[in-house]
Amino acid sequence: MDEEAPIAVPIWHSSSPSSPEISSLVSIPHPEGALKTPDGAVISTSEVEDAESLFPIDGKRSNVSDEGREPVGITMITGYLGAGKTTLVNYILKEQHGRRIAVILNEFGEELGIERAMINEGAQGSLVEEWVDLPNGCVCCSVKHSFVQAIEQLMERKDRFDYILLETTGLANPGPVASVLWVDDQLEASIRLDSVITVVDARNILRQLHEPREAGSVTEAYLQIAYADVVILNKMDQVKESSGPSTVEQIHREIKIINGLVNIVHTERCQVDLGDVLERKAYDIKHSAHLEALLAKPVDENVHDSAVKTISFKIKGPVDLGRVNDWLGNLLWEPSGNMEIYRMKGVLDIESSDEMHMLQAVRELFEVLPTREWREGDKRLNHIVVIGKNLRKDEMVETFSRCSVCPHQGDPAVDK
Ligand SMILES: Nc1nc2c(ncn2[C@@H]2O[C@H](COP(=O)(O)OP(=O)(O)OP(=O)(O)O)[C@@H](O)[C@H]2O)c(=O)[nH]1
Repeated sequence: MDEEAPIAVPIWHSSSPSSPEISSLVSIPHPEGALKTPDGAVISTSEVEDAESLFPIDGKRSNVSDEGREPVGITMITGYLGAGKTTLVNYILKEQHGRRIAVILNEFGEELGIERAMINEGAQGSLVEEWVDLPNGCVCCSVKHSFVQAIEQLMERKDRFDYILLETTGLANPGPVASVLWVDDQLEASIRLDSVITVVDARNILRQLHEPREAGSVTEAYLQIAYADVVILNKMDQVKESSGPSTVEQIHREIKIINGLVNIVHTERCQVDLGDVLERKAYDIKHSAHLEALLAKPVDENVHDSAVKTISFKIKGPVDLGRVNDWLGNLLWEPSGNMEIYRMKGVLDIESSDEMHMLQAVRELFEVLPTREWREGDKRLNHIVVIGKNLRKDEMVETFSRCSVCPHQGDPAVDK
């Protein structure tokens, strides 16, 4: 990958007419809390200035400060080559969503002309083209710094849009980019990661998942599903024609084994309900109902041959917050053996707190924050879902149990 040669990445603004949706955007104050980094530093919301030096992310992140304005939501669109990412972007831009949307495309040089033409064609004349220069390469590996710069440049014109779509190249691993964007949210910068949307080609996904791979490695298809909040199962017309319901069931099953928390939406030509892709608030700590609904779904763990999968466990009894933080640090920064954790979500019963706590982790970053008061009738327990590779559930349950303040209640997996 050539990091030197610059390419121009088009940014598009869709100027849709105003609608009540714009004025109904709600400003959500950042809750008190902290974000932990792999070097053990804890960043509170008051330490924004120091944050840049704390993050060991390739290509320094930059703090895109904002003058008290609500952070702009960013939906990250990923997916295998040809799955339908551009089709989805075009569809969103054309719909009457009532938002002005800026689009960042990250593609390799020779494909750029094609991307431009396609977007122009579908935009009904409401798009304005602007350019941000990025070094040639994929945002997930070589140009993260430039990617953040592109966001900064974009934010200089933030009065011209309300929302950002980031379409990543078909080869991208969404994890590193998602963590950069998520961190910005935690620092009350001017953007917040809303959700990761993965477009999947229904006709080809099983073959992509079963492609031979080097021992111990995982393909992009797995990673893109593992990090997704929503999977758009696109090209359903082609599946209906060629295979039938059992194929669709198998696709669902395989996606859910990889990512037991993901919502799957069926589409033809990516014609989604916009609520499925915009303003999902998948990383919003105050959006606890959404998380609780996700956690209520059973996870299929009866599979042993999937390199990437989801596991889930529940443990009763309050746990000590400090010990939980240490547990997370050990798990994410020094995982034992060949374990790799991509995403974690959960609710926690923290000792001496009347509030349910929510756990979120993206790669090596995590946060545990209060979300709402426990209510009468709630099952107070710790429920954790982990998405990753070579996961060792028994070990996780055993080590988490040591966070319990009451050893008998925290016995391993009272309720798995
Ligand atoms: N039959 C069918 N074709 C589709 C559907 N959605 C998209 N396509 C076509 O699939 C092709 C690839 O779609 P794109 O939107 O360019 O896919 P992409 O993921 O952006 O592709 P890359 O940028 O190359 O990774 C185009 O020819 C689309 O018209 C669908 O639901 N059904």
